[in-house]
Parts: sequence; structure tokens; C-alpha cells
Amino acid sequence: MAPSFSDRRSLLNFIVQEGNGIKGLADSGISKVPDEFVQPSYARINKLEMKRHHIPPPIDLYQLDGPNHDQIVEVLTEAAENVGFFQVVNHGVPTQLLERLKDTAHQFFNQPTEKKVIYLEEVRSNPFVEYGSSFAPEKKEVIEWKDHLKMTYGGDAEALKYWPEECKEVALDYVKTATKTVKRILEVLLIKLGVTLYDETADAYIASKTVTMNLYPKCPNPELTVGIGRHSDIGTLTLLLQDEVGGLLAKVEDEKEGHWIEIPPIPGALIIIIGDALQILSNGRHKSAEHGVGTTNTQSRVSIPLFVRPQLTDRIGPLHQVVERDGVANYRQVLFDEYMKNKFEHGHVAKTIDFAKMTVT
Ligand SMILES: O=C(O)CCC(=O)C(=O)O
Ligand SMILES: [Fe+2]
Repeated sequence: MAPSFSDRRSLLNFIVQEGNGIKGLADSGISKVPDEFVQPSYARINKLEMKRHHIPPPIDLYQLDGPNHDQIVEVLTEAAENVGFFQVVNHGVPTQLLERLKDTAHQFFNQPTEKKVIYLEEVRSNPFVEYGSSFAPEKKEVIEWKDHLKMTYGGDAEALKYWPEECKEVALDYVKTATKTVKRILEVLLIKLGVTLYDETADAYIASKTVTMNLYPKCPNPELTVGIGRHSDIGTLTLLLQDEVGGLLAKVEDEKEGHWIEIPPIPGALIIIIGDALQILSNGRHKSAEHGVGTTNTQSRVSIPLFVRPQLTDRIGPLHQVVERDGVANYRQVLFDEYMKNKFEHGHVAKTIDFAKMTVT
């Protein structure tokens, strides 16, 4: 029989403290989501209102090494400046690895709860791994329909020691190959901005790496819920693998207030999302994409982002070559840790980049 929850506390106990997750709730056979999952109407992204939008074909990264190099750089730059996301193929991450990642994510979440609870924030013994649900479910009024396993890279030895046995090899392989892809993309974007790059410089902007496995279980009320609310990613770039289910939504700016589109799954492709750190570094040329995830009642979905960002102890601000060219710095220097804390205080509510805006004194 489906469990019933007398109040929010007992619901959170079941999902968070006992570690049953959203998956546990979905598997219990509920026919309607508890009220705590019902998003206020302004926070929902209505699929019906989504405009038809021409989705550009994925960008072939292989061509960066051939005669069409300059043309591909143009296309990448245009996407980074105008929409903040794009899809790539021939990206250097083998298809077989992508398939293994998706299978592994399902395998991890399909395990009995007692295998997963050892990675709960309150229980785990190290900072490199975290299993949980929603975004700050204890603090936020409305709960998101998502479970996650976060694996933070702190070196190979730590990954092999602390990441879950069933995920560690495939996740480590992903960090290594995908980091090369991300670095290459970042380099061409920065060079195009006029930045002279020494190896360490690009590395500093991608120094911290986290692979997350997200699970969005089948949801009885997709029209009322979100998997992840609208947000922009905090880091430099996100490289995202989504499965064939779909549900990733992004906001495209236009003359009015912008409109939402679905970023469709393309077999073998990866999605690149510009994060806030790159918007700041590029003095606002590159736009971090506002995005979110819908839910569906047809099947459960997995996605596996690799987030790269500067270290928390780094200060970041617009790169001096860009400021010289633009004649003005649009953002101040911020300690990345401070930027992150401010963002987390707000949770998933659109963009928080104004925190780094230059204030007129
Ligand atoms: O699941 C997705 O497609 C996107 C995930 C995402 O936006 C995130 O984890 O920040
Ligand atoms: Fe995101």
C-alpha cells in the first residue's frame, strides 16, 4: 500500500533521512504527488506554452582540427554569446562510455535503500560523495522530483577509495575524457575573446570537477512538478549527458521576456551549458543559460552532468583582455566561495549573477 504522510516532517523523513529518495516514493505506488511537490504556477514551465524553435544541429568538434576550424569556432562563440548552450558530437567521449554511464546510474539508484544511505550527507565519512534528493529539501518549500549521486573529484586515489564501487571506474573515465573536451571548448572560446592562454590559466577555471548522476523517477503529476527548478549552473561549463527520455528545458532570450524550449535528446551527443563563472570571466559576452528539468509519467530519466568550476578559494572577475577591449568591467572580483554561498541561499530561482555585478558608487 502507498505510504501516507501526516505532515511535511514525516514525508521528509521518508525521503531524506531514511534515504528512500524520490524513487522510494514513486515506487510505493502513489497515484498523486504529495502537496509538497506542487510547484506554484509561476515556477512551472508550461510545455504547452513552449514555442517551436529551430534547434541548430549539433556542432562537430572533430572539425576543430581541420580546415573548418575558424567556422566551428564562430558557431561555438555565437551559441555561447546568444543562447548559452549547444550540443556537440565527435566530442572525444566514446559512445560506449556514455552508454555505460547511463546504465550505471540506473544500477546505482535501483539498489535497495540500505546500499545508498551510506552516502547520505549526514552519514558519509568524506566530502567526495553525496547521495540525496531535491535541492535543499529541508530549506525549500517545494520539493523537486529528483534523486542524485554527486561524486567530487579530488584525485584518482580518492575517487577509487570513496566513490561507490559500482560507479567509480566509469565515472573516473568520464571525468578524464570529458575534462579534455571541456578544456578544449573553453580554450577556443577564450582565445576568440582575445585572451592569451597559458596552460595553467584554462586549468584554473576548471580546477574543481564533479560528476553527478541525476535520477528523475516516473512522476504521476508532471504538470504540477519539476525535476529541477529554473537555474543557471554556477561553474565555468557543464558538460551534460541526457538519456533518450528528454525533459531538459532552457530559456532563450528574445526581444520580450524570453521563451522556453526543450533541448531534445540526440543519440551520442553531449550538451554544453555555459555557467555563471564563464559569464563573469567573459565580462558578460558569454551568457549562462537558464534551464530546468520537467518530469514525465512515461518512464524514469537519468542525466549525468560534469560540472567544472574554479576553486572556492579563487577570486574571479572579468578577464583583463576583455575588459580592455570593452572599456568597462561589468562584474567585480568575487571570491568564488562567496558567489556560491549566495547562490545556494537562493536555491533554484532563475539567475543570481547580479550578485557579481559592478555597483555604481
Ligand atoms: O538533468 C538535466 O538534464 C539537467 C541537470 C541540471 O541542470 C543540473 O544538474 O544542474
Ligand atoms: Fe543545471
